[in-house]
Amino acid sequence: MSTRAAVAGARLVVVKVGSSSLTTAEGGLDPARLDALVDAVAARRAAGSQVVLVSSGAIAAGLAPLGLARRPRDLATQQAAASVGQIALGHAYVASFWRYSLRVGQVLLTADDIVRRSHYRNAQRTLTRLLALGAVPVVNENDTVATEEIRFGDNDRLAALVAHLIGADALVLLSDVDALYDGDPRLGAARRIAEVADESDVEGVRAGTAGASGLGTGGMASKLAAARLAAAAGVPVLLAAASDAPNALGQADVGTAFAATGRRLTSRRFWLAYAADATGTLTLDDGAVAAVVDRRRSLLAPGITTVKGDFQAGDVVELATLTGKVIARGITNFDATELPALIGHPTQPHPTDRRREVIHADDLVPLTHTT
Ligand SMILES: Nc1ncnc2c1ncn2[C@@H]1O[C@H](COP(=O)(O)OP(=O)(O)O)[C@@H](O)[C@H]1O
Ligand SMILES: N[C@@H](CCC(=O)OP(=O)(O)O)C(=O)O
Repeated sequence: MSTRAAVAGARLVVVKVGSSSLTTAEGGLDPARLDALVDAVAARRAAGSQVVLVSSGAIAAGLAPLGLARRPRDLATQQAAASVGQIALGHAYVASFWRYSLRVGQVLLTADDIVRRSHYRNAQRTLTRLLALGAVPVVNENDTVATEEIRFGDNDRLAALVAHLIGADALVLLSDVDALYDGDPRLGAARRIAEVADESDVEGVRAGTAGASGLGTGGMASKLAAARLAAAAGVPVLLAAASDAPNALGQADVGTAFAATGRRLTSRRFWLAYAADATGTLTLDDGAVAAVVDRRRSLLAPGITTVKGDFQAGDVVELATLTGKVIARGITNFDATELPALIGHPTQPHPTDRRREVIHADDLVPLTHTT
């Protein structure tokens, strides 16, 4: 099945829309564009799919009501704008979906809700139940409490994480640009990339980190990263213009389609690979890298050359090659303070602990296919 057919036929779709597609240049909500998006989502629902909407726009929607001329730089004013804007956004969605007798459920997530496994499962349960009850979940980052250190930063990544979290069959990223180009189309002639089958199709693509509107955050770079993440985890992605939402959510040949490049991971392994916060890094020698990545073995202490970070048994750590490339993540069975005495050369006499797995194969996810 083609990627476009997979997206068009997806039973459960996550649709992400950016700030610039919902707001006016003056910094308020644009009801006409919001209604047009809701029309397209409702049509997809009517065609038999379930939809989770990941909507940006809280900060942008709060600017005009607070008399702010542009997106503030400081966190406290961004949080205040989001606080005012999120209510306006939620209210607008409730009214707009009501035209189709559809109920809306607001879900505001912090990075912590994804990083901690218990919170992750909780978010999973709530979203699944909302869908079972026939509501349209509208997800955003909980900007009023997110601080610079812990925030997702951009909703593209949040959407990719949510897509896997709820077991979506497709992710649709709607933006103010109609596709991925080989360079920023604002800067001159650029070629549309219609299909991304693998990394070779995006080699040499220059993806900017800031959008034209000054309202969004990540630019095309964050969309590309999110599309790669979702595709690597088995979720096909379509990137298209929000103004073309009916076609993007329908059958038309628009935008850029990213084929799933990896297999769908179990929820636990996905969390371990992409969502959990790593608190340390173990550097491995070449033999250990081959063992854990190619032969999918457990990691033993003799293959570790250095230990960085302050972690406890049960924490998530990154595994890196001697050149510093992160090639896997896993849950360690040892505290950081225990390891230095155990790591090192395999020919030395072993205390029992040296043969105990530092990370069991079941708790270890190689990342080579995503880089
Ligand atoms: N290679 C590229 N292909 C397409 N658009 C690009 C590229 N590089 C940079 N861009 C810019 O990225 C912008 C989209 O990012 P952004 O405004 O942050 O979106 P959103 O608000 O929808 O999240 C477009 O307006 C486009 O000008
Ligand atoms: N959570 C923020 C969204 C961050 C953001 O700007 O995202 P995007 O417009 O998708 O680049 C908000 O609602 O304003």
